Amino acid sequence: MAQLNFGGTVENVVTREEFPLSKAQEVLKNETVAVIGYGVQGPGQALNQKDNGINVIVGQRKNSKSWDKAVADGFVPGETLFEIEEALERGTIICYLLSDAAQIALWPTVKKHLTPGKALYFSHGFGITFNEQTGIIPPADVDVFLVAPKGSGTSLRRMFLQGRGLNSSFAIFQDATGKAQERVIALGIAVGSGYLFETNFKKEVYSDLTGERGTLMGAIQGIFAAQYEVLRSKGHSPSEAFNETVEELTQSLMPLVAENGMDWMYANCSTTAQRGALDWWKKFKTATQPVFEELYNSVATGQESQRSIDLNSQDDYRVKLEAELAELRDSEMWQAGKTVRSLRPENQNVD
Ligand SMILES: NC(=O)C1=CN([C@@H]2O[C@H](COP(=O)(O)OP(=O)(O)OC[C@H]3O[C@@H](n4cnc5c(N)ncnc54)[C@H](O)[C@@H]3O)[C@@H](O)[C@H]2O)C=CC1
Ligand SMILES: CC(=O)[C@](C)(O)C(=O)O
Ligand SMILES: [Mg+2]
Ligand SMILES: [Mg+2]
Repeated sequence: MAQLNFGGTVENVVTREEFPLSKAQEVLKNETVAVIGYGVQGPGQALNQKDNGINVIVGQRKNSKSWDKAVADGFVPGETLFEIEEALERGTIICYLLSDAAQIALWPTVKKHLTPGKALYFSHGFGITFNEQTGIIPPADVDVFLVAPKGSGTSLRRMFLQGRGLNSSFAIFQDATGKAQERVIALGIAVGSGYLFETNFKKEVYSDLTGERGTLMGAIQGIFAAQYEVLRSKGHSPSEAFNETVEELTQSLMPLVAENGMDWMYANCSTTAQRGALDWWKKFKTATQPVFEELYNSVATGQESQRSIDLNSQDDYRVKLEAELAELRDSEMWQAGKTVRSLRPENQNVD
């Protein structure tokens, strides 16, 4: 493993140079990788592995949209696509990619098929870390590890097709065969990771739940909504408020941050903007830090996982979820965004 310096701290990292695809194929050549669940991560990971020459099968409930999607994606019923139990039976490595709440209900079935020497693979530390809530306690004679792509399964697939790679973390919870390390890294490369950084199950789930509730998804929407509402209340038009809150960020400024960091983005803006941003960022930090403390605490005490299990296990959770998503979609800000997106030249049919 390469040792790399991340801002002063040296960490273990696996690169594709050090662990090329050919090595992953060699490690996995006698394995059948069974991807259980074909929602968001399932397709990304299964298709990337398929294209990477890994012996991968999919386990999914028949008569479901996801089953039809797997067929449309090229998985063949009876050959590479099976009912969940049959895939569990056939797989030597079980990639458990049902939603975290659904993993609880299916666990007794999965456990039955975890015969000695098999491996149980997750893309989240959730089920194992919060095992008092999930009941997921694997037998001692199987390997248990995770590869957690740091982004949507949709991006994992798209970036793979573009010849890029989403980075993932990896962790080993249990090494029963002595081969857990090479198995998990081979899988990480096979699913299309750009590189892999080391963590453990608990750290993966604590940071992931914090990140998605925080800056990646929850906090960002909150900050957008707050600024948009202030601009609107002061008489700015929806298009102006949306452009100054969201569009400029996603289209112009964040790509610069992604490319070369925050200071470089600042350096490419006016001195007026730089002065203001440098004056104000610490105030925003001070204002939000207590909320992030509260959030991390809610994750660490198991409140967030319990809430997610409780709400996502209800029969009508999809209906309720759709109503909450529609509330966002139908808000003035995101409706204004719809029009703004339609006006991007690349979205217009003009010569
Ligand atoms: N969505 C993403 O891009 C990411 C997900 N993860 C992790 O990957 C894992 C899978 O997540 P997603 O792909 O988002 O899952 P998902 O919510 O898309 O669901 C996956 C599959 O579970 C099936 N399913 C749901 N309930 C079921 C049940 N009771 N019995 C049988 N099948 C059932 C659905 O048909 C679907 O095909 C989770 O551990 C998640 O935390 C990690 C990184 C990103
Ligand atoms: C995409 C991702 O990594 C998330 C936000 O953590 C998730 O979908 O759970
Ligand atoms: Mg994540
Ligand atoms: Mg997550």
